[in-house]
Amino acid sequence: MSHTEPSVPPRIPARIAAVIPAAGRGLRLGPGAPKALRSLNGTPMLVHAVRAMARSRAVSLVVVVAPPEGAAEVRTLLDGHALAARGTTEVIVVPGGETRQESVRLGLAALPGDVTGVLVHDAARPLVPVDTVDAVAAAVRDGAPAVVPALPVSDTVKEVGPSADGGPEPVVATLERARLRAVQTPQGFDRGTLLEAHEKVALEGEGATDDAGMVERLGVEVVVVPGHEEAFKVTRPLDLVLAEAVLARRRANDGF
Ligand SMILES: Nc1ccn([C@@H]2O[C@H](COP(=O)(O)OP(=O)(O)OP(=O)(O)O)[C@@H](O)[C@H]2O)c(=O)n1
Ligand SMILES: C[C@](O)(CO)[C@H](O)COP(=O)(O)O
Repeated sequence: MSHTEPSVPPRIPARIAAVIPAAGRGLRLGPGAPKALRSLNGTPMLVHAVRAMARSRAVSLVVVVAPPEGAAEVRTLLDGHALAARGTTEVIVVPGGETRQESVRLGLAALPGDVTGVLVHDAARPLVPVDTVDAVAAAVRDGAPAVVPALPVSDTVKEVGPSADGGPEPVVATLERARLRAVQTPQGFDRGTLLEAHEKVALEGEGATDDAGMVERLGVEVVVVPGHEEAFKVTRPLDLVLAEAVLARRRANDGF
């Protein structure tokens, strides 16, 4: 009788793509071009963000979600810059939507069938270090359905209620700071989990402020890896000053 080995299913390597929502207007930054297209030390913020993803060996595809009327302009802009030192990262550009949630959904729709893991990364966090990207990707590869990089908060955070008659808002509660985390991007997901969240979770108004929050609503566990202070979000004018200072420090220390 011939002996046959027990069949072991072939291990399918995870293919991880990054989706970069970059379709916001940047209203809190003040008047000017859409935020992702504004310069940091002469290079558009979006280019910094794409490079930050492409620097990770785990990421082989980047989907950029451009302002709805600006996809062709963004394609031209990206074609004019060196994006990946290794030259192996494919970059796709698609038009975005009215809210961040809608833009991410449109980015997910552009993913090819063989992608198994997704990192969602704000164009507005252009300086995230590669170690943070790698840590999130590694947790996804190790089987976590949802991963967020996060930092402890330094301020005391209070919940407030509505003001009576337009007066000052009353404090309702002081949250226990030791248990709070400020969450950054890239947030990493098993593709099926993130798609399910975007199919099932509908939020009114501005939509979900992050993708992990939508996955939480499915009842799926989200785990935390250490974030990084340089992964801060460029939101207000002072953040531009800080971002340029970080770039100047990197150039002095590392030459890039
Ligand atoms: N309709 C939208 C709104 C936001 N974003 C993206 O989501 C990320 C985080 O959003 P935020 O920092 O709030 O950017 P803006 O919406 O541009 O800023 P603001 O709220 O100040 O207008 C950004 O990379 C932004 O481009 C998006 O792709 N589509
Ligand atoms: C996704 C995010 O960066 C996590 O902190 C954040 O929630 C985005 O918020 P925004 O108001 O769209 O900038």
